[in-house]
Amino acid sequence: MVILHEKAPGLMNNPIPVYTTDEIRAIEQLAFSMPNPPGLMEKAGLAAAHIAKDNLLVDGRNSVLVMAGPGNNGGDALVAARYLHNWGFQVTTIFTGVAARLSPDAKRALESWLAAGGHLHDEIPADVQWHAIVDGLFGIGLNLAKHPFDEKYRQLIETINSMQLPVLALDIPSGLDADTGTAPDAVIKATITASFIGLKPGLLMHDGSECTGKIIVCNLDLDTLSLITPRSWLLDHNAIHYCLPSPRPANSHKGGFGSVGIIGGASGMIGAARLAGMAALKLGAGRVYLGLIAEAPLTIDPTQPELMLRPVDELFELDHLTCLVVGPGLGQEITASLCLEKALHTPLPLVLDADALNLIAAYPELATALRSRQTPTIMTPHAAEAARLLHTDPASIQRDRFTAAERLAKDFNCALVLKGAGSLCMLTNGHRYFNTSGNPGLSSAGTGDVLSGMMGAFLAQGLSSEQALLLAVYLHGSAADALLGAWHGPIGMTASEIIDSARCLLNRWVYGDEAQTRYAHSVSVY
Ligand SMILES: NC(=O)C1=CN([C@@H]2O[C@H](COP(=O)(O)OP(=O)(O)OC[C@H]3O[C@@H](n4cnc5c(N)ncnc54)[C@H](O)[C@@H]3O)[C@@H](O)[C@H]2O)[C@@H](O)CC1
Ligand SMILES: [K+]
Repeated sequence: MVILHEKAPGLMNNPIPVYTTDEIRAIEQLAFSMPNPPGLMEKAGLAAAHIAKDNLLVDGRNSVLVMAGPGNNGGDALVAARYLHNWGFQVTTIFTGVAARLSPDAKRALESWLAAGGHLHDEIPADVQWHAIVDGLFGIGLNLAKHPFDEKYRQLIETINSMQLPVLALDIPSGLDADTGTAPDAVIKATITASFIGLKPGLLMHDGSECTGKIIVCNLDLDTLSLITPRSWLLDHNAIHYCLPSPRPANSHKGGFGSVGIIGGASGMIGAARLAGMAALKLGAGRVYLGLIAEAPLTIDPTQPELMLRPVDELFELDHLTCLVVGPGLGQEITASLCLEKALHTPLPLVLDADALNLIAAYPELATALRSRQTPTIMTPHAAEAARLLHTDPASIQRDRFTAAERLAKDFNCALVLKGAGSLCMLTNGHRYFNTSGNPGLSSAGTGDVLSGMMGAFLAQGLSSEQALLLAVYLHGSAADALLGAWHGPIGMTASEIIDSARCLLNRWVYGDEAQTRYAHSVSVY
């Protein structure tokens, strides 16, 4: 969950930016070169002290353990310690750095702490109890690739976690990589993370989703949007406003909402194509055709007769399709790759999922056809599919999801979602969106087919490929969250339920409370 600090100007109702470590450093340099440079460390420490006081040190809880590390994250912690001490809290401060090696700001913070009557400990005292912990060990300067944690830090972090106290992490939970969200070694499990200046990618994906707790953005009174142009954004309700389809005109017909063609459903995998088809139908496509690869396929779907079932060759003869979704249950037989090749050569917008991605990874000529497409394509790989496309292994993709998504978009000339905890959407203009919705209920068979069908529905209704991608990803996760909220998951959540939940949410988002009244005929005789 992400919460804005109350001082964030101009961000409410607008997409919230996310900054890489390099971008945060650039903002910091620009701030320092201002005529009256703001005291960022002082502001960060004060904001953190307020957050601790208002959220963790309540109802008579008055003692806090502050962990101050060797860099500026430690400096923030020392400032927070001073404010909390001055406000009357009992503060025990552990400092793991070397005073002589601190930056000027952090040195000032340390001297001010000592001048305020504070003490520094080398280790956590054994016989003292606290109500809360402030984690200022490491922030965005942590470099685990170069220096793995030594035993001292590993043990400190494990001790803090084992104390089972509420933890406020400063900037980022110590042990987490700010850019990749990986935590290869010990990592603080925070209750709240106060993210300074802006959100970092690592808080929103991979291991980050497990260890940040509630995130509070403290912008330190900087109007970051005026300093640099962000390329990354949070995919939340603010971001999808401009993606929603318009309310339907009263005088409408099915031709106005497009026709989706779904190519897949090889023998034994017809269910995948059906799920994609039902998602396309129930998220608003005017017509949905399933082009089934299976020999002697069904001619009608008795439980969803609105779906129009065709042998796959006949699908390509239809002249009124608005878009194609290729992949759900496609398989990797020769017919599948011939159909994919045909689809890649059509001028229709495409969604490529599952085996369509595996075939592209396996056959260079398909990859070449994809790269040279002139109309938009969306890909929906998970880590294993992304690894095949980039000829690497899934662990490497997970280690740096950001770079993997960027490479896929560039290499294949596509917009895409790299699925997983904190799905990452990459647009062809280089902008990235970090999804905030979804839960482990989505880790079940068929949910990917539903996602690609939803994208087809939105393309058919005239959304751009970027809008269709972002809306589908956020809505898909939100639908799962709504099911979880009603105890229909995460255990046992099914893909079909996600479709119905998504339909309900989409109508609420588009119409608010006025869907029923909007189309009611109101006639009276005077
Ligand atoms: N950039 C900014 O604009 C601001 C930064 N601030 C704080 O400063 C932090 C960044 O400060 P720093 O760049 O000093 O970085 P950190 O304080 O995150 O860490 C750097 C220190 O950790 C050590 N270190 C790195 N990897 C290690 C490892 N694996 N094992 C042991 N030691 C390791 C380094 O030698 C260095 O001493 C931010 O996260 C934030 O908390 C705030 O004061 C507000 C403003
Ligand atoms: K920290």
